[in-house]
Amino acid sequence: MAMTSAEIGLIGLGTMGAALALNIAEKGFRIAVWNRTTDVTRRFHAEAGDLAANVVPTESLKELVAAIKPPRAIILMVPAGKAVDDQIEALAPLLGKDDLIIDAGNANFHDTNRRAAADLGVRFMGIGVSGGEEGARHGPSIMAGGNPADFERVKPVLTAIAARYGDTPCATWMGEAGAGHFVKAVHNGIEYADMQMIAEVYGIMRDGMGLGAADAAAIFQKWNEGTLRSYLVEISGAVAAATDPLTGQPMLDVILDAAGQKGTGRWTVIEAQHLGAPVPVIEAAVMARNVSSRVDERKAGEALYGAAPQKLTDAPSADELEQALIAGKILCYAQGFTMMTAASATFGWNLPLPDIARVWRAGCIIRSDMLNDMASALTEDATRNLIMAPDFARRIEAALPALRKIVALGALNGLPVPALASGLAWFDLMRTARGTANMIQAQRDFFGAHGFDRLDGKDAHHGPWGLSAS
Ligand SMILES: NC(=O)C1=CN([C@@H]2O[C@H](COP(=O)(O)OP(=O)(O)OC[C@H]3O[C@@H](n4cnc5c(N)ncnc54)[C@H](OP(=O)(O)O)[C@@H]3O)[C@@H](O)[C@H]2O)C=CC1
Ligand SMILES: O=C(CO)[C@H](O)[C@H](O)COP(=O)(O)O
Repeated sequence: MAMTSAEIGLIGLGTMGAALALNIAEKGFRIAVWNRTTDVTRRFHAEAGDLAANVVPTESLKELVAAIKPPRAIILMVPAGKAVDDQIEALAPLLGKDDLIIDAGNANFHDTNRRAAADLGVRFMGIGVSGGEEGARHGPSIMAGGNPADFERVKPVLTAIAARYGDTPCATWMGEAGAGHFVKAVHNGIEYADMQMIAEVYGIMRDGMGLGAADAAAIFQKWNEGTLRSYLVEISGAVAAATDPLTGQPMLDVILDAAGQKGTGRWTVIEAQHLGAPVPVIEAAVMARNVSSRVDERKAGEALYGAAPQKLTDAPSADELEQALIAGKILCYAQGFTMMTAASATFGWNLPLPDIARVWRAGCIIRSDMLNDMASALTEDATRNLIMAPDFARRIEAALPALRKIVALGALNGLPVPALASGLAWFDLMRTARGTANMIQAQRDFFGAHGFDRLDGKDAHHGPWGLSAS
C-alpha cells in the first residue's frame, strides 16, 4: 500500500485528468492518482518519465485515500453528471469531514449547487478548468467556486498549475457553490459563439468568394496578428492550412460538416433564458450546431430548394470580414458578461467580471488579446454593458458597416450567418430607444386584458377594443 505522502489526489486519468496530474507533478506536488480502469493507471505511471517520482499510482479508492496527507484534497476529472455523483458516493465514506472533493469537470452548476448544499460528510467544491489537453498539461484557466476557505487551501496548487498572463496566474475564486462552474458554462457558450462566427466567415470565404482552404488559412493567420489575435483564430488558421495525409486534400475539405457537443453551450442558453438575459449570439451558435448534425435533412433541403450558396458578385474584402468578426465578438462577449451580472443578482453571487475577463486572458480556449481590453473596460465600470464602454463603442461603430454588409450579403445570397446576424439584430434592438413592444403590449391587452403602460403616464391602462373587436 502507498505511504501517506501525497499532497493531493486525482481520480480520472482520461484526456484532462492525465494532463492535469502531470502538470501538478511537474510543479513539485506529490500526487496520488486512481482510475476506474487500473491498466490506465499503470500505463500512466509507466509513461510519466521523470515525473513518475512525484506520482503515486493506486489501485483502489482506499489505497488512494491512504496515500494522501490529511486533510486531503482530491480532484475528480470524470464525465459530468452521474459519474461525479457515483464517485462522490464511493469516495466520501472513506474520507474525513475536513477532506475536500474538488469536481474539476464540466459540471452543470445546478448539480454543483446541489452537491455543495448536500450533507456529503466531506467538504466539496466545483471548479471550471479550460484549455483542453494542452492547457491542462501546461497551464489551464481555472474558475473556482465553493467555500473561499477551501479555495485558499488549494490555491497554492491551483495557482502553480494555472496559465499565466504576464506574472498573473489565471486561477480565480468566482463565488460560492456553483459559481465557478457557472462561469465555465458561460465561457463555453462564448466558445461556441466564437467558433460559430469563425465558421460563418469561413463559409463566406469558401462558398461566397470561392477561396480554397489555403487562402482561408492565410487570412486567418494574418488576422491573428491584429485585433483578432486569439487561440481560436490561430487554430482556425492551422486547421485550414493542414493537409489530409490519406488523400493529400486540405483537411477541412474531408471533414464532415456535423459538429458534436457535450451540452455546456446548451446549458448556457437555457440558463440565459431563465435569467431573462438573452445571449442570442450563443443561442444561434447552439442552434447552428444542432442543425449541423441533421445532415440528412439538410441534404433533403438542398435537393428540394437547390443549393443556395452562390459565388458573390460583390464579394466583401478580407478586411470587411475581419471587421464583421470583431463586431460580432464584442457583441457576444457583451451578452455573456451581462448574463453573469444577471446571475449575480439572481443567485446572490458577486461574480467578479473584471477578474473573469482577466482569468480568460490565458490558458483557456477563448483566450484573446481583446480580453485584456475588456478587463480594463470592466475595471472602469463593471455595471455598464460592454457596448456602452467608450473604447468598445468606438470599435463597434468602426466595424458596424462591415457587419451590416456581411449579414446583408448572407441574407441576400443564402449564405447562412446566424450568429453574426443575431448579434446585429440584438445590437439594433439595444440602440433603439423607441422600440416596437408598444404593439406587443396592445396585442396582449387586446386578447388577454393584460393592460399596458403609457408614455404619457395617464391612468388608462386598457385599450378601446372591447369584446366586439375580437
Ligand atoms: N476534453 C476537454 O477538452 C475538456 C474536458 N473537460 C471536462 O473534464 C471531464 C473529463 O473529460 P475528459 O478528460 O475529456 O474525458 P475522458 O473521456 O478522456 O476521460 C474520462 C475519465 O473519467 C473516467 N470515468 C468515466 N466514467 C466514469 C465513471 N462512471 N466512474 C469513474 N470514472 C469514470 C474514465 O475512466 P476509464 O479509463 O475507466 O474509462 C477516464 O479516466 C469532463 O467533465 C469534461 O467535460 C473540461 C475541459 C476541457
Ligand atoms: O470545456 C471544453 C473546452 O472549454 C471541452 O472541450 C468541451 O468538451 C467543449 O464543449 P463541446 O464538447 O460541447 O464542444
